[in-house]
Amino acid sequence: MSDNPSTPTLLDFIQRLPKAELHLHIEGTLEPELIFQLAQRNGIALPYASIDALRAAYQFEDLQSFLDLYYAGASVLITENDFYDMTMAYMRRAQQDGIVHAEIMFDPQTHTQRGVSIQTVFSGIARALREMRNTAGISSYLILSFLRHLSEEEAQTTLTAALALREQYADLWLAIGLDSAERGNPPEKFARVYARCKELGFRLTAHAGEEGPASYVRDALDLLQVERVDHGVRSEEDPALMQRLINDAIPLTVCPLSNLKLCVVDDMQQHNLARMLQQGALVTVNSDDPAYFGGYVADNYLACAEYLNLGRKELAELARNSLLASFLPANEKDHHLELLAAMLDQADLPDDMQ
Ligand code: HPA
Ligand SMILES: [Zn+2]
Repeated sequence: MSDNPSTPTLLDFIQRLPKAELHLHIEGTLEPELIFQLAQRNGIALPYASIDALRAAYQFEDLQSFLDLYYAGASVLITENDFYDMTMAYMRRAQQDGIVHAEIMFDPQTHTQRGVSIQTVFSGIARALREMRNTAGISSYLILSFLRHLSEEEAQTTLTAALALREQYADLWLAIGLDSAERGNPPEKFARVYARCKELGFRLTAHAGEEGPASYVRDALDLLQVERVDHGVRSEEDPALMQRLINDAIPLTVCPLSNLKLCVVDDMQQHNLARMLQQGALVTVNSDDPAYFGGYVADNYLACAEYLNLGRKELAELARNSLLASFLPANEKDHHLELLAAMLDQADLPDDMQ
């Protein structure tokens, strides 16, 4: 990418677009350097000789081959400070990319299963998010995500434990998600958990249609009552479903570099993001697990520009979609949308903005 002389300018334009990141697993932001640092701090032996050796292992053939390394990487997180350091590193990086608001998924079960308390997890992540809100003006929400390869009962137990902390983290924790191995773990497995969460007033999202079929997207909408779908790229396989997503303006939080790394698409040119955008779907661009997939949010926008021929107009539309698809209240959305419009007014717009 650095061979292209226009890249710095386009990257600068992308980074200056006020935008939200809506699909980001905080455990997926642990860079190999930080994994090694935390392992050393906590006296944990890693099965890799060096940072480079760990990074070299990031060659995935599907979602499960990634998840195995992702859970192993997360095992270095022990103390409140570890969760704080990880979250601060991500937020500083997001600031560089022009993120004005982040909706961040975290997987408590990944940690409670190892004996780390749910309070430690919440506390470290929240301390960093509040600090960045106060010092950098970047807002954020937390999406507590259940691991779908575990049982419904384990999700219910996790929810009950988290609810004891709800008041303490009411400024951040307002949504529920569902992640991990999709195939064989359909939405219906968590219908009762989601019904309970809806009753409790949480905003709802779930991964669907990443590796799983389009029917999982439909079931996430009908059985889980989600407002937003994480990934959802396989929705196109069912034209009636696609039309419903467009008509009802249901956001898809798409992660192009993730899809490439996990072989959901064979190459970037074949990604359906641009096609869905042109059809009128409310698609957004996000980084998923940036430390593992080779790029943060601006890298994902840049890949779309480069391989899907998106111009500045479309990139701005994606940024606008990210604000519209966020769980922010209307007045805060409007504020960011006005700043986006002002930035576009001032930008030295090339022909493709006409
Ligand atoms: O891309 C993903 N899909 C499912 N589960 C995940 N957990 C972290 N990243 C992912
Ligand atoms: Zn994800």
